[in-house]
Amino acid sequence: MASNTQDFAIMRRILHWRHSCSMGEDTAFIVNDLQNQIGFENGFSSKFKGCKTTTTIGDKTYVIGGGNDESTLSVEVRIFYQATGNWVTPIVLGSKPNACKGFSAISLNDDRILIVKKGRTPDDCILFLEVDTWFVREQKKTRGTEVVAWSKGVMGDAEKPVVISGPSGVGKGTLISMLMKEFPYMFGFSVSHTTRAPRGMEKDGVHYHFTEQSIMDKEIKDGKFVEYASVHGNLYGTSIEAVEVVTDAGKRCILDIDVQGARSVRASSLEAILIFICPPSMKELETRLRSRGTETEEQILKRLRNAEVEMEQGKIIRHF
Ligand SMILES: Nc1ncnc2c1ncn2[C@@H]1O[C@H](COP(=O)(O)OP(=O)(O)OP(=O)(O)O)[C@@H](O)[C@H]1O
Ligand SMILES: Nc1nc2c(ncn2[C@@H]2O[C@H](COP(=O)(O)O)[C@@H](O)[C@H]2O)c(=O)[nH]1
Repeated sequence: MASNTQDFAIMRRILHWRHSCSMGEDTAFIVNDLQNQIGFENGFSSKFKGCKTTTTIGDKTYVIGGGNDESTLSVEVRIFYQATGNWVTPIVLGSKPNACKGFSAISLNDDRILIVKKGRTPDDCILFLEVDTWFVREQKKTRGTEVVAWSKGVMGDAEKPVVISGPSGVGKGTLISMLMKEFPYMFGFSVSHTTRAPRGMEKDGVHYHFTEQSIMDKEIKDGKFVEYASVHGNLYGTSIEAVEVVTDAGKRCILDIDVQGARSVRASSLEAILIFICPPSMKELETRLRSRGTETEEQILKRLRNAEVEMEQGKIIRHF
């Protein structure tokens, strides 16, 4: 956690962090180690046959590849239930991987399968097939069927996204504006979707994508969001596209999201750095919220009540 007076200095320090979070480094290590020391095709727990891999997690075997062209990675995924002997073709979400000549697969944490393409370069993204992450479990519940999702991790020189979280009015938006102003070529803001009404100066597509509940519900169901949460009575969410727009521009993505959203990001394959901003005191938080003058009295009181809970959640060190 960071106090508000330290935040900007901390964010400046982030600029000098490279490969500092454990997950990306571990994954890069695994890939390098297996490729360099054990050998590409036979070092993994999966069985490799032509361009088809089989990876068993619990009582399910995930068969990846094996499309029409046996020499390239095809995006086909099938699941074999060992208990019943049945085959299922799951709904496959996320950006499909490009074809490549050869690949291997290994189970990570029993919730995703790491795909290692033959001939990858150090700056290539890591490719995962998520099979039991929070996102996939939510999708399975919503759709009532098997779901898997392709997602990208980072390794090499890729930059991890930064999540800025904290109670409403603490100054997250102010800090992010300062950061973007000082380092415009380095950071890009992930423009969230929300069902709340725009404030006076807010522009659609810049501050938020302002949308309607029914449209957003459908897009969530279609798997278009990395995370979403009901916050202070409105729905907010980060679309996969919002993050990709920033990373495709070669910038480090900054997300301004609430604590529930931060928790979802922590559980996802988005290998983000999570920062929680604390107010100097609850009284100062109230002063800032009131001084902004954008909420009604009722909304201010609701945000302050929620702030008490968020401050407690922010203390959970494994999230931030
Ligand atoms: N360090 C600070 N000291 C005093 N006032 C501040 C500070 N940082 C921000 N403020 C003021 O506090 C108010 C709330 O800031 P801001 O809108 O950035 O908060 P926020 O955390 O993004 O809120 P929300 O989550 O509701 O979007 C603004 O009026 C801003 O000018
Ligand atoms: N889980 C998410 N929370 C989000 C997202 N975008 C913004 N937020 C959070 O909502 C509250 C309120 O924001 P406001 O603009 O209405 O004051 C604040 O805590 C934001 O961090 C999102 O995409 N997902």
